[in-house]
Parts: sequence; C-alpha cells; structure tokens
Amino acid sequence: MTDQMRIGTRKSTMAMAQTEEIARRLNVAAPELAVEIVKFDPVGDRDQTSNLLRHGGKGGAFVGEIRDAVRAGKLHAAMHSLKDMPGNEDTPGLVIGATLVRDPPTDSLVLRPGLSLDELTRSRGKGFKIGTNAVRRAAYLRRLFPEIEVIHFRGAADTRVRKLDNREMQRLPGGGEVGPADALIMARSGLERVGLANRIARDFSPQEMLPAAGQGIVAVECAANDWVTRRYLAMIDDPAAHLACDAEREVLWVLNGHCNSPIAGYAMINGGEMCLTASVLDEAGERFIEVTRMGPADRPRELGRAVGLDLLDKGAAELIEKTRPL
Ligand SMILES: NCc1[nH]cc(CCC(=O)O)c1CC(=O)O
Repeated sequence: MTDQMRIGTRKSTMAMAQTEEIARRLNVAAPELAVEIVKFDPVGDRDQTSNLLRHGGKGGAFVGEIRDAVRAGKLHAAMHSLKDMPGNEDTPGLVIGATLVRDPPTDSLVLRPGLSLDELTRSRGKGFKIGTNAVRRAAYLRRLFPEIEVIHFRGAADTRVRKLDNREMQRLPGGGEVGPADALIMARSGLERVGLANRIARDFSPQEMLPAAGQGIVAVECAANDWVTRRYLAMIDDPAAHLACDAEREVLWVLNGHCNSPIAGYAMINGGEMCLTASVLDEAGERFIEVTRMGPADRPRELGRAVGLDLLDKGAAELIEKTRPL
C-alpha cells in the first residue's frame, strides 16, 4: 500500500504556491508517497473588511480551521506561513514537522504605477498613503518616512496589488473607507510566490525594517503522534530554517506576543554561530526597543530566551500590552 499525505492549505495563490513547493520536495525525497492538496477557505480570507482581530487574530483567522482538520484526522498535515502561526500559545497534539528552506525574509515596497520612489524619498512620505495592517510595518515605515500616512489594507498578496493598481478604496472595519493607497509594504517572499516580484520598487534591509518572526519560512504542521507523516516531513525539513524558527519563536513565547504585537525577530546563521535580533515597537514609531545577541547556532531556544528577557528588561511588556486586543 502506498503511503498518502493529505496536506491542507488556504486556497490563495500564495498559499497554493507554497503547498505545491512542499509537494514537489516530498516528491523528490519520497517518490512513493501520494500527496494530495486540500484547499480551505478560512474566515480570515472570506471576510476582507474586518480587522483580523475579530476572527481571533491571524492565528484564528488563517490557521484555526486547518488545524482542527488535522486534529480530527481529516488531514495528515497543514501548510502555514510560519509568521501567521501564533507564537505565544501551545498547540496541544500538533508539531511543526518541517520548515522549508527560508525564502528572503525581508519586506518590500510596491508602488502604484506612475509614482516614483524618488518622490517618496524626497518628500519623506508627505502626501503618500501606504497600505498595511501590520503594526510592525507601520512603525518601521514611520521611522523611515516620518510624514507618511499609513492606511488599513487587507487581502491576499495578489489581490492587494490589484486593489492598489485599481485605486480601490478600502472599507474600514468600523464603517467608512480610506484610500486609495499609493504604495504597499509586503513580504518579498509572498510577492515572489505570486509572480509579482517585478513590482518591487525597493527592498528594505533587515536593518531598515526587521522582519516578522518566521517571515519567509513555510511550515508544515502535523499530529505529534503521526509518526508516518513525521518521518516524511523530516525528509524535507531544512535544519537551518528550523533553527531560525526555534530562536525567533522563543522570543514570541517569552514576550507572550499576541497576534497584533509589534514584535520583529530575525535570526541569521553563520557557520556555527547564530545572530538574533528582535525588537518591540509602538505603532507611532516613537518607542523602539531592540536587542541583538550572538550564540551557538545549535542552541536557538537559549538565544531566543536571552533576547526575549533582555527586551522585557528594557520595558517591552508595556508596549505589547498596550496593543493587546481586549
Ligand atoms: N499575513 C499574510 C502573509 N503570510 C505570509 C506572508 C508572506 C510570506 C511569508 O512570510 O512566508 C504574507 C503576506 C505578506 O506579509 O505580505
């Protein structure tokens, strides 16, 4: 009998591309395995207006329904963007069985056609509306372009760019609308996945805009006691990505970071050493706490914990609680 793996995923273009990548890698590592992709349409995708907080944050909105299907035995595995997985709560019964080789972790600027990067830079952002719902991106943007206006903007990666090009107004969760946006900040990896990397006007280095914990990493989750699936997933696990995952997520854990937290974290491995930087910001971009530490790459949790505790010592908890949804 051939083994089977049913992998659940959101049905967006980006999520499908990520899941197809998992399937390709499984096919190389274990040609005998029959992989089936099962598409989900979670509430966070169906409702394009509300703030995600209404649906339990990114975790509830994107991850919850698919996780339930794994727990119920309807799926062997679930694809998640690691950065969308809540980092402050246990998920009993489930484990991250594999992390794929990390894609570029950075954020990029996408401009509406006709606008120039030069104008944006010279004006320090004055008169520009930039669409993003990430507190982290908003805070870093305000440091880079102090005069910029940040507006509510949601949608799957390809949809977001289409809305930008069509100068669509964005409906606000509380009623009313804003826009149109002049530019977006999005993950480079997401843009690459949907074939829109050619629209990137500027990449932000990790120094300019520290990525979200887990950004650029595709994770595959499965039942902790499903040893057949775990064995297959181990074959496609990238150890370096998994170490970065462990370090960055330990920071989220120590900080009890909720889904709306302005927390950034990025681990880089160089030989046997890991360099981990993490930061906590307030939405206005006024307060900014950042910590960098180096440590042995094979002890990522230890390093993550030390960085998290340093951030707490510098007052991170207050900033995080200020943005915690009620
Ligand atoms: N919240 C949506 C989401 N989840 C993961 C990515 C990007 C790809 C990744 O980090 O793996 C995106 C889009 C974006 O942030 O622009």
